[in-house]
Amino acid sequence: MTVYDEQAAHPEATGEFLHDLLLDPRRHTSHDPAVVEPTGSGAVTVTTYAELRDTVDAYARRLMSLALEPGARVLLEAEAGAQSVAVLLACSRAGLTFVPVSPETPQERLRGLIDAARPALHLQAGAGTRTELPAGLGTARFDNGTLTVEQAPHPARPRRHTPSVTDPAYIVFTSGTTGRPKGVVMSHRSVTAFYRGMLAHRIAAPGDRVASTSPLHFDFSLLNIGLALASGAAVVPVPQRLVRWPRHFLRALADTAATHVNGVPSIWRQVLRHEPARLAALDTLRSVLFCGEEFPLPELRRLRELRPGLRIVNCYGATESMACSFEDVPDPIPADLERLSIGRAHAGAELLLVDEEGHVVDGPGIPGEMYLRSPALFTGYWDDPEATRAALVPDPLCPESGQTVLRTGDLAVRGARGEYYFLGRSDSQVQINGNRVELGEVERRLLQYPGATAATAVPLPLPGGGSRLAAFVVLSPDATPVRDAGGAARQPDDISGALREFCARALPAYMVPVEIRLLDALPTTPNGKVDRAALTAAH
Ligand SMILES: Nc1ncnc2c1ncn2[C@@H]1O[C@H](COS(=O)(=O)NC(=O)C[C@H](N)c2ccccc2)[C@@H](O)[C@H]1O
Repeated sequence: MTVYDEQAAHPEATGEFLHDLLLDPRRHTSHDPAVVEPTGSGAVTVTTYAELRDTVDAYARRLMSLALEPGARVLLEAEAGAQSVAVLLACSRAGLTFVPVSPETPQERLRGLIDAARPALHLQAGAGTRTELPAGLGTARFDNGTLTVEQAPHPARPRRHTPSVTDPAYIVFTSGTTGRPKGVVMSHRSVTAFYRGMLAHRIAAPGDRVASTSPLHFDFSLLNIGLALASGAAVVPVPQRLVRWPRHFLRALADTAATHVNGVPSIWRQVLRHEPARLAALDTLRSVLFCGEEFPLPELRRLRELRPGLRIVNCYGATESMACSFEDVPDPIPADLERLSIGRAHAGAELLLVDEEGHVVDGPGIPGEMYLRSPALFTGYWDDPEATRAALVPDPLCPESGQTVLRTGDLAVRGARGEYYFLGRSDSQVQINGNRVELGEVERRLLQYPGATAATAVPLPLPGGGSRLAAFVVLSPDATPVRDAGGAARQPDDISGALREFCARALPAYMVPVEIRLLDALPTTPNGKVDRAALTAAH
């Protein structure tokens, strides 16, 4: 009797690696565009799937020639583009773990990441400007399928020989609340499980062009690359220098005929404020997906008003599982809608609510902390077992099983149909004069003020201890100037007073910000989220 040869019969029997899924020939047509890059001056650079595969092969062969052991880290310092997408897929093919970092990373922070991740190799584009890398670290540059080694990496005595889908595909370092950056380790198995859960929502299809507006070191860009390539569509990486300027951003979307634009809510703020007409004229745009933080409802309504029929997907989740849920924003957005739903976990995963005593909450209307059961959970925080234990906790439904679930740190409540509503981070509940304040509730009230388009509330320390509440509000430029009884236009500090009165009519006194500043824009973090720390510090 011949022995069943698993490997011959099912070559993917070793499991599915990141590159297997994203370059699966059954999912795309070879001469279709895989990556479409805007140059900013009207021209675009198209890389077909066949060209992408060839480039991946070339980089993978070169990486394998370096004889690094499976699981060795490669620091990939690059903007998202056809070449960096090919490099990260080549790392997957070569059994290496890529660690995406931004070219804008300050030197000291980069040194910290290098000390933490102990990479075998630092890779940057041919035109990369990084210098002063530590001695002993292998360095190379990539360009057009060619990898040029400058400093050869130490040949390691391999301790592992067989790449496994449980190996880390990538490590994304996020700003840790404790100040020490946390390395989120994602295995091939988890990433591909997540992508499969996401694909069930049919967000993109062959022929689509998915614009990605996040930097490569933010896993939103990895979501977009996977969404586009596993759907047989093209990914349109928009460089940060174009995203930041509304006119250039819209020009890039028009030049590349983008059908989908994925990004954090803040990418739309200046577009809605300064270039509404050009946005309305962007007739290839059919779908927007956002994540990372709540999208202020006045801006979301404005976006839909300018692009009637636009599909808008609210994607919720944390880097520790790449994401978690995909929920279409209703069309039209009901006038009395208070908050968007984040839906329920993607196919194959499940959200649980746990109360402060650690009991699983059953039934709608009872707030709790979201715990995520999912095949897409991260392996752990790099070199930080304590933080890992705090995030990957025993399954509250069956602690005996040894299964762990992700404790998200996010509060939510379930609706009548089993859909979830995000209530804020559990650490964004602050005490003001001894009273618990959910910052999101103050922000939602401020956004109901006529003309308010964005609002952030932050606790500020009081000299004698404790906190006071401050808020920062962006008003639309055409907001009807608030007039006093005599009809005279009110001055900014009057508007702040009017905003405080407006809050006092609906919120208990301790939830009314003692100071309200009007801003033209809100500061953002490198990932594009509102930078609360900057607002607190600037006060
Ligand atoms: N749609 C939301 N509404 C409201 N609050 C949210 C939302 N998406 C996250 N968040 C918040 O952001 C936190 C996660 O922050 S994070 O770890 O930096 N990751 C991200 O922000 C992006 C995340 N990896 C991701 C990547 C790609 C698609 C979706 C999500 C969540 O715990 C939530 O507090």
